Formats: sequence, structure tokens, C-alpha cells
Amino acid sequence: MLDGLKNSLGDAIKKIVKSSGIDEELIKELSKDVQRALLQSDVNVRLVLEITKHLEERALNETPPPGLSRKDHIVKILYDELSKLLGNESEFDFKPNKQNKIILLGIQGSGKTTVAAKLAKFLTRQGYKVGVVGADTYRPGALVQLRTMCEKSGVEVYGEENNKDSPSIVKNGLKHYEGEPLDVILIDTAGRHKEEQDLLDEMDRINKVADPDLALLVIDGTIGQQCFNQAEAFHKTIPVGGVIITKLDSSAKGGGALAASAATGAQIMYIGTGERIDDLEKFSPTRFVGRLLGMGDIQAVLDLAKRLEEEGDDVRMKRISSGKMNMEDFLSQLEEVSKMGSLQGILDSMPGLSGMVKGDQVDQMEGRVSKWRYIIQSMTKAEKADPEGLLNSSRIKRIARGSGWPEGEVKELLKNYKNSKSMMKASKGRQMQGTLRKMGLG
Ligand SMILES: Nc1nc2c(ncn2[C@@H]2O[C@H](COP(=O)(O)OP(=O)(O)OP(=O)(O)O)[C@@H](O)[C@H]2O)c(=O)[nH]1
Repeated sequence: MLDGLKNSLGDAIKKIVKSSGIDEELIKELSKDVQRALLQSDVNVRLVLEITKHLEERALNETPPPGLSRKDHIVKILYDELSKLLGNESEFDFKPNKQNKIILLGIQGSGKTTVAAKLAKFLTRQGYKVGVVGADTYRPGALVQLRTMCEKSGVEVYGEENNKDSPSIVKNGLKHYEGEPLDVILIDTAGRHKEEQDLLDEMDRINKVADPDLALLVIDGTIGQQCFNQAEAFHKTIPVGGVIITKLDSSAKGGGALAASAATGAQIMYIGTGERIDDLEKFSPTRFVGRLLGMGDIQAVLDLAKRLEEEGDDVRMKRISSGKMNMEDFLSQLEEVSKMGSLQGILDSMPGLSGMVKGDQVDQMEGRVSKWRYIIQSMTKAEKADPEGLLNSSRIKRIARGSGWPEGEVKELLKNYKNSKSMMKASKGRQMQGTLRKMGLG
């Protein structure tokens, strides 16, 4: 995906890394390389100039934090600026105990029907119960295509073969699902119209009938920066809550498509990366840029920069020790433990603790860490930020379904999380003690 852009950005970074020293000339060269790479990927020229201006200014004027080399600092700045180009991190927060209605919009051939089936499977895997309404009355075969694709993930598709009035199909579909224990209803709409205005008018009518919680605009990534105009046109008719860019696997203009969509202020929520049903990803600007720059190459820089940042102002530890730890912090501590190698190894290396914990107890704890990781990954961002406030029984049920573990295990995790939080507060965040204690070992 986006191989051209990836290769040219990779070459630009290599030049920096291999240089004997950083000077103004090299920074200007980096800026030119980045400009060329982005323009080739069809990123709008104004955006390109803006980002490279920031890149140059920051690279020339900012002093790297102590501990980070000038070269690494420049790589980090490039990473920051590219991430900014792709918008903020955010995701739709599904409300529990209600049918969240999502309407899919987009012009003909953008990949809407495929996205409906992909998203139905994606959300089902996250633990949501999903129903679909097929209201594409223009393209012959759209309903059959949707049913065939959804069948494999066990998702029902409501449709009417002989009804040409899509707003009425949507109305009937919602009625059909009334009272069903569904978390999400996905509504696929038509994209084929003689005039764009006719399409927008129909979307407006469907929007009024459906009263959606989220309107997701599906855009074909191969059109590059023209995504901007398309997103704007739809947004004027229906408030677009999120964008899905498809066909990023087959587009040299993908960078332009992503940047242009982000520039409209709409949030890119998912990307389509192929024709198969599993080729849909949740979109995160920072993760995406990491991949674009070759995560393996820059991960060490990012880790170091993050550590220095945290050590500098101690934000996370302050948060943890003041009892404000969230599920992300908890997970990061669990990951920290698994990164350090086996628990047995850690325990053996700690004076006073070696031999105190039996091997099978350690195995149990290690199993638990990996179980909890799955469970935490099945939570939404909002749930991770505020587990106590948000995790009611229906959300717990969904997370259990999504992670493949029983509800009891989710509750157990929550219990440990809470214990650990209050313990952290009491011990003022002394990390290792906290880690052991919260795993039942301290
Ligand atoms: N390579 C690639 N092809 C895709 C992707 N998403 C969709 N397609 C293909 O794009 C074509 C159009 O997709 P559809 O889902 O039928 O498009 P649509 O928007 O529903 O079209 P209408 O029903 O005419 O409005 C199909 O051949 C899909 O296989 C993707 O992410 N990558």
C-alpha cells in the first residue's frame, strides 16, 4: 500500500540518518525530498508547502531534548508533521443499549457495498451485533452482492428486490429490526444517479428517514486530492461524521486522498486496503505514518522521544500516582512487563523475591496478561479512558464477545485494574511494586 510514497520518504530519511552532520543545506534537501514525495502522491500543493515550511522551521530552530540526537529529532519532527496532515485520532463511540444507526454514503463505484460488508464483519469481530439494510436500488445485483458477502459473517441483510424507493426501504428495514438486540445497523445506499444533485437529494431524504447516529462517507482513494471536493459536496447535504477511503492498495494517489479528506475537517475512520472482506482497517494517523516511514526504522526513535518526554515532565507517572490511571496506562504497564521477558526471569532477578513464587503461578499470570491484552483491545478509546464511568453490563457483554473471553474475565480485569489504581495511588506510583501487586504477586 502506498509503496511509491513509502519508498521516497524512506530514501529521504536514509539521507538524514547517513549524513555526517546536520546543517541548513541538508534540512532544505530533506524538505525538497518530502515535497517531491508528497506531490507525487497527489497531495495538494498548498498542504505540501505548509507541512514542509513547518518541517524546515522546526528542524532549524528547535533544540532536541537532552538525550535525543539532532538526526533523531528531525525524524521525529517529520513524523509529527505527517501525522498532523492526516488529522486527529478519534473514533465513533457506540452508545450501549441502543441500535446505533450508521449510514454509508458515496458515489457509484466508491466501494460502499463492499465497505458495508467489510464493516459488518469488522464490528461483529469487535463484539457488536450488527444488522444491515441494503438500500442501493440502482445497481442491479447490489443486494445479492451484499447478502453473499455478509452471509459468511452471519450478518442479516434486509432488502426489497422490487422496491425502487430507497427511503421507504430504509424505513421498512429499521422497522424490521425494531426490538432486535442489535448494537449497530448499517445502511448501504445507492451511488448511481444521472446527476450528482439527484444523488444528494436522495441522500437527504434517506437521512431524514434514518436519522443516523453517524454518516460515513465512502470515497475512492484513487481520485487523490479530488476527495476534497467530493467530501465537501456531501458534507453540505448531510453532516459527514467520518470518512472511509477505499482502494488504498491500488492507488498511487492515496497520500493525496487521505490528506485532502483530513483537510475538510472530516475524520478518516477506516481505510479499505483490498478487495477481500478482511481488507478494512481502523485508521489512526500516527500508526499510519509510522508504517509509511517504516516503523522498524523509526520505532526506536519514537520510543526514545516518548520516554524522554515522559521522563521530562513525568506526565504518565504523575497521572498514575495521583490515582488517575486509565486502561491505556494499565495496558502499557502490562506490555512493559511482557517486554521485559518472562515473569519468572524478572522475579528471579529481584533479591528477596526469587523462589517465592511457584512456576505454575507465574504461568497463570502470563496467560492472564495476554488474555487481558485481548480484552483491552476490544474496548473503544473512550472506554479505555474512562472504564469505571462507561463499562456497564451491556458494554462488558460486548467486550467479552469481541475478545472471545467470558464476561467474568472482563470483570476480573476491571477488578484488578481498580485495585491497581488505588494501590498506585497509595504507593505514589512505584512502578515495579505496582506491577507485581496488580498481578496478584505483590
Ligand atoms: N482494490 C480494491 N478494490 C476495492 C476496494 N473496495 C472496493 N473495491 C472494489 O471496487 C469495486 C466497486 O465496489 P462496490 O462496493 O461495488 O461499489 P459501490 O460504491 O457499492 O458501487 P455502487 O453500488 O455502484 O454505488 C468492486 O470491484 C470492489 O471489489 C479496496 O479497498 N481495494
